[in-house]
Amino acid sequence: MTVSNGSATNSHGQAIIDPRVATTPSAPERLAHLQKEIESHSQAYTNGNTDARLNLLETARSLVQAMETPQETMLRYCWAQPTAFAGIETCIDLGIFFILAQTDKPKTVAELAATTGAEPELLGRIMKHLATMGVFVETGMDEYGRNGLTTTLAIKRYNDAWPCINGCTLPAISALPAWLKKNDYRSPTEGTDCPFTLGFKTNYHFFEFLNGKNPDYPELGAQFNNLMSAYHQGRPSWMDGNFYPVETLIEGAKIGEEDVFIVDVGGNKGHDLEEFISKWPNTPGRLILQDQPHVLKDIKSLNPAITPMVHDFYREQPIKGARVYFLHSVLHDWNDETCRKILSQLVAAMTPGYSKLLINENVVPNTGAHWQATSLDLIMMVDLAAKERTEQQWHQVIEPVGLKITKIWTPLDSAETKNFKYTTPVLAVQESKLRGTALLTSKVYHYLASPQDMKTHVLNILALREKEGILDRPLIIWEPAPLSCRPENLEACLKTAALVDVFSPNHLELAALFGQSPVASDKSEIERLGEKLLASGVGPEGKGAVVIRAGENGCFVQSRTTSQWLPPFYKADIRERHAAKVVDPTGAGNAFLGGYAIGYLQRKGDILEAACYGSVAASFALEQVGMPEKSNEGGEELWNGESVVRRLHEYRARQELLQ
Ligand SMILES: C[S@@+](CC[C@H](N)C(=O)[O-])C[C@H]1O[C@@H](n2cnc3c(N)ncnc32)[C@H](O)[C@@H]1O
Repeated sequence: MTVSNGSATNSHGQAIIDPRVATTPSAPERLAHLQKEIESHSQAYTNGNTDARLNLLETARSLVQAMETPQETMLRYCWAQPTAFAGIETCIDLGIFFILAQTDKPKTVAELAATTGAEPELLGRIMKHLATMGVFVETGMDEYGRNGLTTTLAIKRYNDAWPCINGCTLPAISALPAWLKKNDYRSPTEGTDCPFTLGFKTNYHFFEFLNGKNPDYPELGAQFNNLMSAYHQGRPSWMDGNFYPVETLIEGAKIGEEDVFIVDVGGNKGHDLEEFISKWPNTPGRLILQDQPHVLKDIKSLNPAITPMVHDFYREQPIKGARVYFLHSVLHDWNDETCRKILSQLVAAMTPGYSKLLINENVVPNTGAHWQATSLDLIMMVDLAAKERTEQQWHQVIEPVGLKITKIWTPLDSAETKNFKYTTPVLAVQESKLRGTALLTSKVYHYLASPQDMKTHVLNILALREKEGILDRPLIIWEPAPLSCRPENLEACLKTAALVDVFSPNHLELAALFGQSPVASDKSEIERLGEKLLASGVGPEGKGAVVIRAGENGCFVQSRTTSQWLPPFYKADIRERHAAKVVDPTGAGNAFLGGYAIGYLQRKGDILEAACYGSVAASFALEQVGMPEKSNEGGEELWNGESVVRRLHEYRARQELLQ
């Protein structure tokens, strides 16, 4: 008999299932590999690598899946999770989270029961289960304290998710198998005939149900709006200027008082426009918020720069020729045909060559999708007969109305769209590993580290080299670990900066270090903060440089003797023409600093020349996902088939001061 994952073939060649499979771990052979990955992601996280947290979580989940037996998995899905959902909602109703969030002191079930009026035994049973699921901390017999989740569940915006999902989604999810069986396993396409209508025994569309057509549950709409807002918390925002070039919209905009800059179509209560105006306060033109009357009526306060306007997006768009029409999480609510109706109204209002349509939605990758995107896709299916879309599906829905997708911008650290993964375990940075290798004689070292770790690295590498008789000082480039860029680390950063030759935060890290909001694409503010760093002394005898990498704005290079902005190779105007060339910013910062190091050595310590090399190296890194392709033609070094030296000449020729 041969056995693989519990599927066996007997001596007659017939397939049989070995029942022992259900009570043995699912994939124990993966244990050693996953353990190593967890260790390296943990180390990277401790060193301040922000990507590492998500990688660590995913690997830890893979470890559970590998080591759990299928029987345990069955119990987790069928018993533990549904009951925890109901238990959490009950504790929300009773106000248990709110009580525990007030104090560090744990409370007994008897105390909580006395305050809430619940039967002590009943409450004790529910809390005992929730503690096993990480919702409370069990501090003794029938005694519980809080953790971060407990406290978060005291916040209305978050705890509204439970009654809301129970009130408009769970019965629809439960009805999915029956609906599909009845409909020959075809995707639902109409919001008025889908698992939602079956599960809730209603003829109303989800949105009608949500907004008043279900008189038994008047708070549902408000809870849904809170859930939407909680969903957006902590997610990367296109307005932060580090993944979408907002300034290119502003630069080309008409600035007359009546001109409209942005129309947020289906913008709900205006949270996106509020965020926009707070991050880009100098935006010219008007900001228009469009939604249904019952939604706008609920708005308690709105920035005066925003004009609310009742508008049904199936009808003619009244605002013509705005710079931007914005749709956020609107199209995923509708089937393709309805999306095209909504889009057609916008196309008719847009001024060709001037108006832009910004669509803020998930793009589900073809492989390696995240569970947040796949589960939302199924929620869209059951509640609205709609979907989360892949890139190909976005093309199919958008292009028939005469629009063209010019580019898809992807934040680097969003769970749904995240497709960056370490393909090998992350190595710990230990100078001792360089002992006896040629790398100990290197002319440059580039580190990503917190100020505390960086200090140790500098002392270690210099001591080790000295011990081996290597006495000349290497160029030491320090990129501060993003998580360590906090005001409480400013002093440590300044001290460590004195030990390195180049201190290179990006503009967001710079702002975070000084406790400012990360909106700064303001060049003068970057210069001011850079000046502060330099003034405190960078490098031995203060002779070092500060190089601030500022994404679309290029970089700001500063030392005691010089200071200058250098644009990126793909500047906004060039990028328009070369839109297809800028594909993925992953690794551009590293490529920049690698290029900087080579330029510094080849150009005898000229930091402006070094930054030119850096800008050109980064431009190649931007052109694809992954590394540029290196080749050789007649002795000339080519990257992505293009001469590196020629591009460097082209770039330098553009900088008048360096010609
Ligand atoms: C999923 S919410 C997205 C809201 C907001 N854009 C966001 O991202 O948070 C969809 C929005 O579309 C609005 N909506 C639905 N039907 C509409 C219609 N016919 N005309 C205008 N807005 C509509 C809803 O009221 C709701 O605010």
